[in-house]
Amino acid sequence: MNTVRIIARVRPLLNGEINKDVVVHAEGTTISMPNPKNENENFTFPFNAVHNMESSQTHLFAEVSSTVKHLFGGNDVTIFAYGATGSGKTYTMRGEGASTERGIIPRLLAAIYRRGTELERKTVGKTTMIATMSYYEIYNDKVFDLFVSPDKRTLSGLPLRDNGGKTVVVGLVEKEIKTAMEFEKLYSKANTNRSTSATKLNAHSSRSHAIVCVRVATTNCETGERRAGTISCIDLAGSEDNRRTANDKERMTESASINKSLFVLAQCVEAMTKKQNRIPYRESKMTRILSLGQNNGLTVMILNLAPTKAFHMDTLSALNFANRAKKIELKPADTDYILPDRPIRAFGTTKGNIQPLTARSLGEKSQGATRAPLAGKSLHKLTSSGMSKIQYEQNIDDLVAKKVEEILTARGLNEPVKPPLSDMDDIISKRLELLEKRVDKKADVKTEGLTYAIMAKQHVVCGESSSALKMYQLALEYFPGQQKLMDNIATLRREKSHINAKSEESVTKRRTSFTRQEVYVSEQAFTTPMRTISKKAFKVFTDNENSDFMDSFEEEGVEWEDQMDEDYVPPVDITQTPRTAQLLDIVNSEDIVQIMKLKGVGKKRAEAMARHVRELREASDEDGDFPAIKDLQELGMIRGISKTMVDNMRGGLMT
Ligand SMILES: Nc1ncnc2c1ncn2[C@@H]1O[C@H](COP(=O)(O)OP(=O)(O)OP(=O)(O)O)[C@@H](O)[C@H]1O
Repeated sequence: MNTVRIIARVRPLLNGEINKDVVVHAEGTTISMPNPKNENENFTFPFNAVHNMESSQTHLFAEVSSTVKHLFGGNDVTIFAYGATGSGKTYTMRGEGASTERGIIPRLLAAIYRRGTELERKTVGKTTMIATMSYYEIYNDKVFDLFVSPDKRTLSGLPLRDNGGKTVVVGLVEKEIKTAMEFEKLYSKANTNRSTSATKLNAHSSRSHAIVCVRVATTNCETGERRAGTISCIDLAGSEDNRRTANDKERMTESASINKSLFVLAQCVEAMTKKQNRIPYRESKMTRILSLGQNNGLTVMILNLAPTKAFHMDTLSALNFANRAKKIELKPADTDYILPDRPIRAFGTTKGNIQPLTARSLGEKSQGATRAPLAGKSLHKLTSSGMSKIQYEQNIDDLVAKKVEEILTARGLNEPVKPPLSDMDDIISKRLELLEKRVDKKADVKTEGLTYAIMAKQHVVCGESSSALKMYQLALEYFPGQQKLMDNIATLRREKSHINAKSEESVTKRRTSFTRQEVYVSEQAFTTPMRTISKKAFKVFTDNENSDFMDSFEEEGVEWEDQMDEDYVPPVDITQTPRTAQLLDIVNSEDIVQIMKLKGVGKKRAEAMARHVRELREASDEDGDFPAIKDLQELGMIRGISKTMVDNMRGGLMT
């Protein structure tokens, strides 16, 4: 039976941390730590391997290097780093500057190229290898391509799709990489696009889950044998207690999203270990992508641990999570792959007073520890700027508790544990599950098709006609023979040949001639789950002449959320460049700090603009985040903002 292989790693002390505060100890293949509430009681957690503070990047890599063989056998590998913020996940996966400090990901890539070259040499050039790479992050539950710089991203992120049981991200850039050196360059450039910020616990905290996927395909031109496997390396964002991180509003939202996805992950692990029929994968993008226990292949989890008292509760929570995760049974993987049973070298330290936990007490502690951040008790008395400590704590507790409640309510997980099912109940429940899946699948298919159509329109709005064409073609697969889709494809094809004759730039200009509202609505339509798209939004976005386009979707069985507002008139067209759109987005954000970053804008002017936007929103009955200021002219009409200032603000932005 395959299980998730878990390797625990304790990071060394950092500047400002002292030996006396160390509470996490590594010995042989176990981690031990005192109970935070009763220091005389010690918890121990056995794992497949344990690396103590002295363990180098080279030694850690030796634990996972053999996965490359598995990959070349045409199998999938998932390696993910889990742990509290500041526990060393990014250091472990990516590493730092010097070559001795390179992490698992660059080392794996070097090993892949070595093996590829070796294979070529051994087969006298008859076997060739092609490696392609994609790299993306999940930030606030949205997927962004890290090969695309933040200013060129689609705000709504990329959609996910189920493909033969695997979750794939639609529209990701995939780059072929010919050498390990080429990989390093691409990888470090893409890393600059990752969302990181300083929090109190980590100066360079990763605020997103980052996923590197490398697909390795080998072909033997003599025998015709082909093999392809994908290795996914995931640096999860760290779980954190906002009361300790003293996060600001933006960090708190990120954090709630990180905590939510990690909470869902914990729920998935719990459901899997209890062998429940329903695993809540779909509750977050990260869990859908990670699909723990669903992939055929190997899964290795690196459990990163910070050694000191300051992380005590987070560490216990991570240990309990890992302790559950190791019980997950995976689908069978390639049998010729054997992982080392022991760590490559013992890095343990000795610490007395170790009492093994009973299964029962561990279960109880696990639950308590996993939910500790939600319990609402402050462990560390920190205040945040602008809010009283109590308010601050209450806010984040409410936010997280609300999210958790939503998940629990949605999935009915907060119901009391049911008694074991009888055989008959079991059959009925399986049939219900099957039925539900079928219904879901049907809805999903339409949803997916419609997503492509909407993405296509969005690409049109952004002037990306080739991508638009591709998306319309994908949509057509879901709605074969759909006249409107076919017309759009024909138009774009004609345009494409036109582009070849004229310059790309002129076409881009022409295609960006859409209203801000259209751009906004297309974003909204795209981010909203398809079954709840408002008819009005869709109508605006597809423009008035296209109502037949909408009707045709209705014929396909798509249901609209609300009644269409026939009187709705979209605002007049304006030509908007990306720079103008960026400026308006900043002003419409009402975020004074961001507005003050605009050229020539001081605090007073920033406040005036934010106030104006707020007042406009209050006066209208539109959604809260509807773009209040729709063009430069409107911006120039705000009191105290001259036309020259508008030009300056706009001119100071990077395109
Ligand atoms: N094994 C190690 N050896 C030396 N330094 C380490 C090690 N692990 C972590 N560090 C250092 O600890 C700090 C925090 O590590 P890192 O940024 O990797 O944490 P993280 O878990 O990725 O945090 P977050 O979730 O906030 O992104 C960094 O300064 C890093 O250099």
